[in-house]
Amino acid sequence: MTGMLASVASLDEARLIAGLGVDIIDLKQPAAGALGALPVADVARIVAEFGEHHTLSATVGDLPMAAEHVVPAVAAMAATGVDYVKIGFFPGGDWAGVIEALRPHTAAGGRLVAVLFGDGGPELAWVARLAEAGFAGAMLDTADKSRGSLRTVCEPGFLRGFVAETRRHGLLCGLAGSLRAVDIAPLRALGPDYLGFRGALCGGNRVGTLDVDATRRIIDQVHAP
Ligand SMILES: O=C[C@H](O)COP(=O)(O)O
Repeated sequence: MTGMLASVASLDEARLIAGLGVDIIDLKQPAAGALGALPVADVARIVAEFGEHHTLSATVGDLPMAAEHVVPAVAAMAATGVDYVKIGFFPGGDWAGVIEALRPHTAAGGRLVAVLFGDGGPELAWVARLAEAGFAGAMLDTADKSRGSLRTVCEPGFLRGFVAETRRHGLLCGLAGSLRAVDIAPLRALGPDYLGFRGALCGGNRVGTLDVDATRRIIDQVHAP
């Protein structure tokens, strides 16, 4: 069954949706970018309140793709006890160096999810490299939120290929990127582990306030038989 990931920007928002049946509560600051990070202290507070009974992920921010930026941010976020740390692989920079520098972290049991950006035209060959380096999952998202949903910026064949490639390498597979209700059925049909949402939970404005009824409607559609 496909699960639902919901991004929240605060402890208050986590409290609002904690009882609704979201599969992954994702901690991020949308106002700070596609994968804007919450302060580590805020994440630690949310983990303390919800970590025992909920699966939590947290982003490390829209960082330059260089080991000296990414590795300390991952270490700090992982130290909060969050289940998954999400790392944006933005176009350009040293992807191979970042992956290599994170190897000790995955070898020590750290669960990392690489977020690739569909609107950046990532090569699917990276999925195998991530799996080989011990990443737990890979996700497709969009960096430019003004360009429409993941289904607008990616060909169906590319999305199918991404899901197949993550499956082939045993990675957790997530799809996100300005997804709306209309995207749920076609993307569910591809068989990802989860679909991720922020904007659709806030009346279309991802930096706005999370709406509980909108969140309920999306959960029901993602989980529909
Ligand atoms: O990880 C999922 C994202 O938070 C999705 O955000 P978005 O729906 O605003 O693109």
